[in-house]
Amino acid sequence: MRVAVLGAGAWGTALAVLLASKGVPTRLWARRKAQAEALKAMRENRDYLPGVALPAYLYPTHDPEEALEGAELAVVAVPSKALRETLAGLPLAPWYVSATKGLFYGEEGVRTPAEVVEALTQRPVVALSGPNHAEEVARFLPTASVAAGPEDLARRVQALFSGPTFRVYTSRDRRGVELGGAVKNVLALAAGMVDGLRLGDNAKAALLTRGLREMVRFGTALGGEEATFYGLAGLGDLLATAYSLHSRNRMAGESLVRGVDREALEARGVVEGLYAVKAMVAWGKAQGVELPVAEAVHRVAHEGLDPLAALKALMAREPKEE
Ligand SMILES: NC(=O)C1=CN([C@@H]2O[C@H](COP(=O)(O)OP(=O)(O)OC[C@H]3O[C@@H](n4cnc5c(N)ncnc54)[C@H](O)[C@@H]3O)[C@@H](O)[C@H]2O)C=CC1
Ligand SMILES: O=C(CO)COP(=O)(O)O
Repeated sequence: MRVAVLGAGAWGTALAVLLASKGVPTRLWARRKAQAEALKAMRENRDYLPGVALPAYLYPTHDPEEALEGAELAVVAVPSKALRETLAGLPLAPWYVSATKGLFYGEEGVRTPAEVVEALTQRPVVALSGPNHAEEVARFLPTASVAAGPEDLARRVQALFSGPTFRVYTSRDRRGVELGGAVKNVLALAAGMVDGLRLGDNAKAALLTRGLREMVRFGTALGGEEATFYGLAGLGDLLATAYSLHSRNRMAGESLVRGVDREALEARGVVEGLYAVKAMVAWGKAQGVELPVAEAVHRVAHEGLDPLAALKALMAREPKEE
């Protein structure tokens, strides 16, 4: 059985390393030819995942036909903003695993990455999400993740990715799993702002706890199951990201309050929360649902509001019962 991994950033590379280290022949598709050649020559992804050796079963390629030839499934690990464009340019696989964490909002309402992959390919899709920093997964530090989707395929994903350091649970709540993964990025931006302003541990815990409630409110309104948000793909990933030294979202929040300009925020890698927060806030406005933490992040990240003013506004909200 052969697997194609689409996207040679940090996460695509880490997942390809995980599979190839288990002896699964894995083709890692890179968008840029020069990147595929560098991976082949150095057997390392120096730009996105430095210090991790690529196992022998991992074959990098820039050629779409070669990447997907004979693949039983394709793992999609490109940034959400590149999802449509990437899939439009590639041959189809029999089925897909979506490892992208993001959120879309348009005429059809809120859409998750797996839903977009499904609509574009008309093939079955399993979402894989959890507290999984690429830097740690690729170094075989232990973690767990959730494979959510059609039961038979979710079990296939469980068997395919599980190993001594990567424990995979299955779930039928794909929407909930993906909404958790998208919202935690928005909350990690907020956590980074609290870190950058040096507001302390109490402030961060209070913000994240209220943020988790917001994740549950938003996610259940969109059809996710409440228990999913208290699981690995919700709370689990929120903890991993909001307290992490690796997280690009948390670091972007910290950089924003230090005045780093918007362009430079994604220098270390994609910051999905900057896009997901737009979808969340647009949905909240259209539905008349209050999402105070997401709205505050949106004001700071996209409307130029001073972070302390955003915090004051959060603290001055009408008193209420927990
Ligand atoms: N890095 C991590 O630890 C994890 C990341 N994810 C998710 O995986 C997705 C990808 O993230 P990373 O691999 O970390 O990103 P990254 O920033 O490390 O790499 C992005 C990759 O996408 C490519 N890319 C950028 N713009 C593109 C475009 N317009 N068209 C095609 N390709 C483009 C880049 O060349 C690069 O290979 C995101 O949705 C992220 O939230 C999920 C779990 C863990
Ligand atoms: O999703 C992730 C860990 O589970 C990666 O988080 P960042 O994108 O913030 O680095």
